[in-house]
Amino acid sequence: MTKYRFHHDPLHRRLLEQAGRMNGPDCHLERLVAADRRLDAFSAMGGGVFYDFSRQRVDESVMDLLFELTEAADVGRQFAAMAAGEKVNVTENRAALHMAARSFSSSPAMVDGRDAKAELQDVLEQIRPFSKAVHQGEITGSTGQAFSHVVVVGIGGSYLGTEFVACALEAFADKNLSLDFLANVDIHNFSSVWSRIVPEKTLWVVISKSYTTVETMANEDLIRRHMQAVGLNPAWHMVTVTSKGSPGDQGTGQELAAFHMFDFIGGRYSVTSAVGGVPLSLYLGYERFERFLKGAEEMDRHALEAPPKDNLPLIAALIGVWNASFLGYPQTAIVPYAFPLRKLAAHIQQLNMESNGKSVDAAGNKLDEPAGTMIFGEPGTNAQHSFFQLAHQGKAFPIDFIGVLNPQTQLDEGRFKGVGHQQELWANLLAQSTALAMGKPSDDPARSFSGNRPSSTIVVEDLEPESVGRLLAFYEAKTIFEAFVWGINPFDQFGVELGKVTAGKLRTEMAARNRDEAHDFSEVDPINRRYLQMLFNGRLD
Ligand SMILES: O=P(O)(O)OC[C@H]1O[C@H](O)[C@H](O)[C@@H](O)[C@@H]1O
Repeated sequence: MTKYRFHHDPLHRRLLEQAGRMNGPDCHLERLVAADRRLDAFSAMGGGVFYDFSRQRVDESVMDLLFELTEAADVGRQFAAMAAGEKVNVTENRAALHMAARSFSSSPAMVDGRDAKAELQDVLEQIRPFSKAVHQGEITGSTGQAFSHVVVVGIGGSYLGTEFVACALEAFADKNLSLDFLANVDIHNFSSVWSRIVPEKTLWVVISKSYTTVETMANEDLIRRHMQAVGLNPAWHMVTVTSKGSPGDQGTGQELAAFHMFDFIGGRYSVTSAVGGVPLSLYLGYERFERFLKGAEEMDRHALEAPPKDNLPLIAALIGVWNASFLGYPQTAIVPYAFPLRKLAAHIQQLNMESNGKSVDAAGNKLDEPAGTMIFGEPGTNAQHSFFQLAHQGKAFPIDFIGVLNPQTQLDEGRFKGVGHQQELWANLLAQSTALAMGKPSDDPARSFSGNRPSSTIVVEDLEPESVGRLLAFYEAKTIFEAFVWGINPFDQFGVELGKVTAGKLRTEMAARNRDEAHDFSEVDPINRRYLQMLFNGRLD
């Protein structure tokens, strides 16, 4: 491990000085974007994606220092070490080999004397025939009827990535299978799903790396009860995806099939493993899932091989760190001008915030200021009619705009005001990034726009499975590069534990009351005692 410490590196101070300079009127974005060849100098193409950071509040001097920072932090070597199977997740002594899940090269990825790639490949070889057999009606539920509904039962990293990809590629779902998600322990989630499915024709895909996550285990239990209550054998309607050695490993004999995930892939990086592989192959067909993997592999290769100044996810990460730690923007929005990408922000929210929301570096030193960025987002143009007032005139935040050149659908777009829908969408995308950067003065303060509000524009040619894979891998690599610049470990998530332990104590109290009506919560702190009383009484008073 290097001795690098983000806040203590001399480059940190120099970058803070640059941030002070960039806050001056000479460096307003209106001026920066007027420079000759601004777009050429502040954009890059690679891995099948175009990345434009010409409307970010950077100039050559800032970028030069940021690239120097990547050298000080040894970012390239760390990324290569990760790809080679080194245990970069130092707090848990684990490798981070999500890229091996979509690597089609013949080279092995060794970890603890095992070839991770071969193990991942074996699982793909299992998914391919399984999904085909379901499509062909060879594998059926307990009454012999073909499956028509698939429900993913999982939460966090065992859910969000799959939901993002399934939405993005919904237009390709031609296997006569609907896809639903049961993530929340909230009974409304179950009742909503249960009301949409036909139990005899439903396949539940229970996904949990640990196979201990309470929400998922509680939902699995509920599914078994409800299936039995309608006279069905749940074992014929369930498959599992879990890690080797988990309590659900090898199944319990209570499911149709069991697929493995591995401790060398973190949950939020797992959509290209069996976590996404099983449900997406059922929903879209294995071949499309593989095309999605190939797109991700293309971006991985770019992230690994492109020199820093051409490396899209690395540049995006530097911009992310610059905005968060030097210009002081605590949040960023992801606004895809593409309805199919409507769940991208929700996925990247977990991917990035769970990875980089840290207060100590990888060596355990406390950071002078916590790392990470708050992420939110909605598709455009919808976002324009919700939070863009604040984007233009309230507290500023950087935005990732995402544009798609060719829509998935060939439907007649008509002509409204002389343009088709796709052109109208693009007019808005370009208008927003322009208006945010340029602003507009007015004598009326209420109608004045200060401008100087930064954004990037990310463009893909289409929304074929490969492009969705490229986008996913772009954000994964960006997240990891950011972490390496901050010097933190993006692969652990101890921050989610305290809430779980606290919930466990309250659960114990509730269970005690369920057993004994006289249990009075006297051991619980007064605030929570009051809430528990309200809950058990079902009344506010
Ligand atoms: O896949 P599981 O073990 O059920 O975990 C599901 C999720 O819950 C955890 O609390 C973590 O916050 C997530 O990173 C994880 O993806």
